[in-house]
Amino acid sequence: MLTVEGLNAHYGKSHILQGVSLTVGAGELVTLLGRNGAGKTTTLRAIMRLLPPTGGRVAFMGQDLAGMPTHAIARLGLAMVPEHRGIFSLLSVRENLEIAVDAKSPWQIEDVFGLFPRLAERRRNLGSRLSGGEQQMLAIARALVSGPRLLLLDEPTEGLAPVIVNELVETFRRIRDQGTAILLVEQNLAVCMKLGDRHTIIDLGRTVYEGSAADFAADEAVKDRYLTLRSVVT
Ligand SMILES: Nc1ncnc2c1ncn2[C@@H]1O[C@H](COP(=O)(O)OP(=O)(O)OP(=O)(O)O)[C@@H](O)[C@H]1O
Repeated sequence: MLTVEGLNAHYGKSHILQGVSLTVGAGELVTLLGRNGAGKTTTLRAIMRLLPPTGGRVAFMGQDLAGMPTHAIARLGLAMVPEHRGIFSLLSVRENLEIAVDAKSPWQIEDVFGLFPRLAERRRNLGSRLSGGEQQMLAIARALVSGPRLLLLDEPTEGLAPVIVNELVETFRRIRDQGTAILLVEQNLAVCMKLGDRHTIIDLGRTVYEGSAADFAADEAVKDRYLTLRSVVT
């Protein structure tokens, strides 16, 4: 459903993405891995055209996204949950969902309350009164009620307690199993390995690995090469 080929993107004169390629099939959960600064967030921003690409091709549901504004891409069924969650702090949990819900979405407000019981309990709380984990859940819930076919998640477990991370892992599995595909940017390798149907690694703005869950699990060399900390020589 999503095909990215040879994606290039710049911040000013800095050539950040220099050939990112990846695919996500219907109902798949694909991870996007790489060291800090490899270009993972930039890849998501370029797919959504929040940062218009300077080369390559992005197609979604067979449609080339070149030249399309971000809101039109969202209407095709792509929803991004950014790292800095962007929920409305002066609205309640329920109000945050009400302004995002699409009547045609398979995920309505009561459905996401079923998915995230913590949010159901706090439905009248203001966004500003939620913990980090609850804010992340609300951001994901808000994306779901907009009715996406594919969710782009940017480091959703970063900084969260292990018990919350485990809850999110279960939730991502349920979202995928109910038919919404996920492209997951994630630094937590254990989370990736529990969830990914396939894995993609980028390094210095280029795709350097794509493989199935089984191939990736067996390949220690690729994990050492691209995912461990690079030593800095001074
Ligand atoms: N707004 C910006 N202006 C200029 N350079 C930027 C901007 N945002 C990111 N960069 C640079 O682009 C490169 C890729 O950043 P990006 O955030 O995509 O990496 P990442 O793989 O998501 O890493 P992290 O895990 O640290 O978020 C980095 O060198 C970063 O410094």
